[in-house]
Amino acid sequence: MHKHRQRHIKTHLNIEKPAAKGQHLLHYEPVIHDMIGMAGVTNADTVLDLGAGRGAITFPLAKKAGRVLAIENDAAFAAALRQKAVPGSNVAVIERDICEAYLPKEPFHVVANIPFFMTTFILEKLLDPPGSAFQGAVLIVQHGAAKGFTARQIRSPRLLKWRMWFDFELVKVVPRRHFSPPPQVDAAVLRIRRRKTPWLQTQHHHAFGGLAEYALNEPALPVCEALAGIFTLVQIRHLLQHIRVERNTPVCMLRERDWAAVFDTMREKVPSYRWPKATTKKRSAR
Ligand SMILES: C[S@@+](CC[C@H](N)C(=O)[O-])C[C@H]1O[C@@H](n2cnc3c(N)ncnc32)[C@H](O)[C@@H]1O
Repeated sequence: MHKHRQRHIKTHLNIEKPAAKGQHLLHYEPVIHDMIGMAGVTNADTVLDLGAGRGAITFPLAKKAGRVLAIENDAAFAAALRQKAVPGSNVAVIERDICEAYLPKEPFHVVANIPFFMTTFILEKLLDPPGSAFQGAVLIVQHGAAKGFTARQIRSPRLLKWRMWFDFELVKVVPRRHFSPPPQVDAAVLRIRRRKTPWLQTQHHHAFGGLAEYALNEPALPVCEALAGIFTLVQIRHLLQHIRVERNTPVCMLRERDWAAVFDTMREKVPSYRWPKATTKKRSAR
């Protein structure tokens, strides 16, 4: 191939190659305004923009919120943010890795187009433990991830824990063409709201984590088998009658309210030394 043509293709590929550090900048303003509207923030609220980029969300958000903390670890983007955030404005630019950023102690919200590869890490940071000051989020995540978080079947112990305290809603798909450069898959707006009435009290989150890990070890297992190591056969029969679930139903089909009943039954009928212990460690972002 001609050298010039080779060089041209290389340059072109560089422009189009998948963005480093998940840098898919959102350039479709209606989505940004929808997200801010959905978050329902007021001038009394502190809001985090995690992975603020050049501020596509940060600055429209600052018009509604009391204070915006824009967290970004790319030095060039952080410099651009600082330039736009005039002194005295309600935007604080924090040039730091999200992994190392401290979350506010006072109630806060999140509105962000997060780096996709950090989605689980970020959710864990925000939602676990459930008693933190986090109030709710409107996030752009991969469409596939949003479908998983909102699925009828709950196959992951981590997701089950989150859903006992927070509601997840896939609000709408965001086509990849709305980003620059476009990601390889479509994205979606995911809304997370703290439940007014959680299915469990916050103090039980660790003990519930043990139950979730144990019972969802094989998500397709019939519920009577998945719970067999914790309860007696008679206890399981009563429990399933109470929650009106057939014994052969896959355990991943239990709903949040069923899990609350399973946990309450465990607390009432099973001595605590026999409760399954949680093993999950906090995951690292990479
Ligand atoms: C999907 S882009 C969103 C940018 C901007 N919010 C927008 O919508 O245009 C994700 C941003 O997260 C930043 N980022 C990636 N990893 C990060 C990390 N570990 N800590 C802080 N920011 C990070 C990237 O530099 C990028 O600006």
